[in-house]
Amino acid sequence: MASIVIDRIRKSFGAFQALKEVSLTINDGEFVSLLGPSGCGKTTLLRIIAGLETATSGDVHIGDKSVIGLPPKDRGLAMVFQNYAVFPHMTVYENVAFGLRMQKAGDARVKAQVEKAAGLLHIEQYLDRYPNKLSGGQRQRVAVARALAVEPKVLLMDEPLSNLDALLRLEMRTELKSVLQSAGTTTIYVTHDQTEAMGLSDRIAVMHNGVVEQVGNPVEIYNHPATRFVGGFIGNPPMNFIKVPVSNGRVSAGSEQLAAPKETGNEVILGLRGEAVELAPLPQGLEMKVRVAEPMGSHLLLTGSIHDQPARVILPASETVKSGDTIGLKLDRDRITWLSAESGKSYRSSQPENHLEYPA
Ligand SMILES: Nc1ncnc2c1ncn2[C@@H]1O[C@H](COP(=O)(O)OP(=O)(O)OP(=O)(O)O)[C@@H](O)[C@H]1O
Repeated sequence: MASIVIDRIRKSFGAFQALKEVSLTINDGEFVSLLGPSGCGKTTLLRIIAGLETATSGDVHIGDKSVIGLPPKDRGLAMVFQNYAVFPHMTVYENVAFGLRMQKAGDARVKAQVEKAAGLLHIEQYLDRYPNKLSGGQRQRVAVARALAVEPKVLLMDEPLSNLDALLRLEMRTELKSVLQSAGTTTIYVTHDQTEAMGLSDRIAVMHNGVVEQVGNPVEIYNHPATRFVGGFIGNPPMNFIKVPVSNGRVSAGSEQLAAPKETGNEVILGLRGEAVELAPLPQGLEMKVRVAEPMGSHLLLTGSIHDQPARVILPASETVKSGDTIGLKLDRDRITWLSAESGKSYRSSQPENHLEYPA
């Protein structure tokens, strides 16, 4: 069993609190991304799990035991970091074998494991080469193969694809997902790239200023962000946030009336995904002034304003809206996120703060 329980972890650097109280459970075999902007604490949390950094308080369990106080090598995990250090003076074979040799594995086991990992990462044909004869993507594969060769219970990865160009990155992302799915490794993956997190993860923990703002599967997080920060960070274009007046518990969207959540005051924020709208003839629908219309081939991207607030929506490529037009937008009611005008938190979010569950 290689679940990971992060229990109320705090980390301060002097007076600065890098992690405020982070709790998160990663189930056995699950792929969880820590996603957030630079400086939110992702790497610090990963380093605490790895044993490379000491928490100010809190506990980390891997499997059924606390690993606080254990050195990294005794935690049963493997790591792949951004600067995927492959050893230049060793062949690919010896690079992949490195962790096994450290464990004093016998030659037969080393050979079997190296061949298996090399097969998974499609680097069998390079085993005799030195890393300087490999491309960046191939070296990246060697680093991942080296981590997988020891069959770790837990794999920690920190921006492992960030040194690759865009196309290679996309290719490696798909490979990585397929390899880790078949190996059944519990994985924690640090990234600030939302597309990468969405594509790879079973669940994503969105971090901001040293706290986890939401944990959920990619679709939940995309459709039901718990906070304004999460809705703005995930999605391209980001979610639109339009502050609108509430009157008698209702919000007008042109001739349509929408029932607002009961808890709202005189104002509420409508969180609208750019594609969760349809073109409607005025005066029906919410009025949008289109400043720029960009035909993207697959869709039409419109940038402008709704209620004098910036907005970006996506319509089918076949629509013929032009820059300067004023249009009506019919909203998909099931896809509206209602957020508090004061706190920026979603009303329908059932996510308790510091959500914590221990595996049975
Ligand atoms: N050793 C340290 N001493 C002082 N401050 C630190 C130290 N390590 C990290 N920090 C601070 O803690 C905060 C979180 O850093 P961390 O590296 O975890 O962020 P991150 O989310 O991984 O960002 P990035 O994507 O840029 O790596 C940052 O403000 C950083 O400056």
